[in-house]
Amino acid sequence: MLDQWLDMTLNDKAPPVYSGALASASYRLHAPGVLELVPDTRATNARACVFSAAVHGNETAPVELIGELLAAIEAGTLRLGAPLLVMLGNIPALRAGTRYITTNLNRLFKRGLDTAGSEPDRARELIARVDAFYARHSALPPLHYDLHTAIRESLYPRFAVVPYSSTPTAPEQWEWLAAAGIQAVLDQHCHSWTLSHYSRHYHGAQAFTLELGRVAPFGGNDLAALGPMLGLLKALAGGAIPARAPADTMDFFRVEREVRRESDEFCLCFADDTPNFTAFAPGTRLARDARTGDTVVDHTPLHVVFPNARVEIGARAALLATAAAPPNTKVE
Ligand SMILES: O=C(O)CCC(=O)N[C@@H](CCC(=O)O)C(=O)O
Ligand SMILES: [Zn+2]
Repeated sequence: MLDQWLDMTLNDKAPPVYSGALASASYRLHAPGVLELVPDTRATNARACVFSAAVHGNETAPVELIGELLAAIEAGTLRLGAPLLVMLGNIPALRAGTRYITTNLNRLFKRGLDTAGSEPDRARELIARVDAFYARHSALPPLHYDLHTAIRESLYPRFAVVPYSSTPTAPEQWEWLAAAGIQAVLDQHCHSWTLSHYSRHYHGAQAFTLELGRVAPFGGNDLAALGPMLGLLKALAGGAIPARAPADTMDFFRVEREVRRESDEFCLCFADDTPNFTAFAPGTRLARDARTGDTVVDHTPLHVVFPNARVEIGARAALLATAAAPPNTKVE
């Protein structure tokens, strides 16, 4: 199943219907790169789990990780205990090994999106599949981990981005993520219309973007470092209670501002290889834009995350965050 699914997905050979049975589950391909697995027997603690990867086509470690998860289910070494929707987001970009083809898919997940184009079409497709999946399993708590890797090095190689939403994070998530090797948490301050934001905003899912290291080609990823994360994915797919670790093993940050590129004449005022979460002192100029002027650190040191001067005009070029206190992590 797995080899076929990846081959069909990467080589655009999806048949009209692709479904079947495994040792502990049945599976069905709903669309290219969108595979649902339903357990023969649902575990007591099951959640409706969405695991997505390749929303950016050059981020291959999460694809390899999900491949290992599916291989364990197919081999029968992992019994599926929860309904699972696995999605490979941007298949043309995955084939090309690029972040996206014409526009960043991970800013398009907003209901009512009416932009034309292949990536907006894919966003509408994935939105419909997520909606249908959570509707089919509406009796279960929704969960969505959207797996990414970062363009540059990070002072924290593995970190979670918490989408801005009225849905609070359940305290147990912090302990699961800490045990899964997540080192930092970045709390978003505004709607980002990312895929994880979609599931949290519209479905109240426990949803995060999980950054799992640095962008690398297939075969160039350090999957050993992602062993604990694979353990979390397997536990959730099995409907088991994941391992826990103290949440305060992670550092917490809150986004205060974002820098947007508003003109052709835009630059960041620090080296391209500056790692994510690098702190800059008050008074430091971080960016220059011909239309909006300078971005300068005001009274509190700011940590820069996802700096990228080569984004589309009007797009986010960096997040500026402050260190934050850990949230209430007492698990009732
Ligand atoms: O390394 C970078 O500059 C971007 C890595 C990446 O794709 N990150 C996600 C974060 C999504 C979020 O803010 O939740 C993205 O930029 O889409
Ligand atoms: Zn990404």
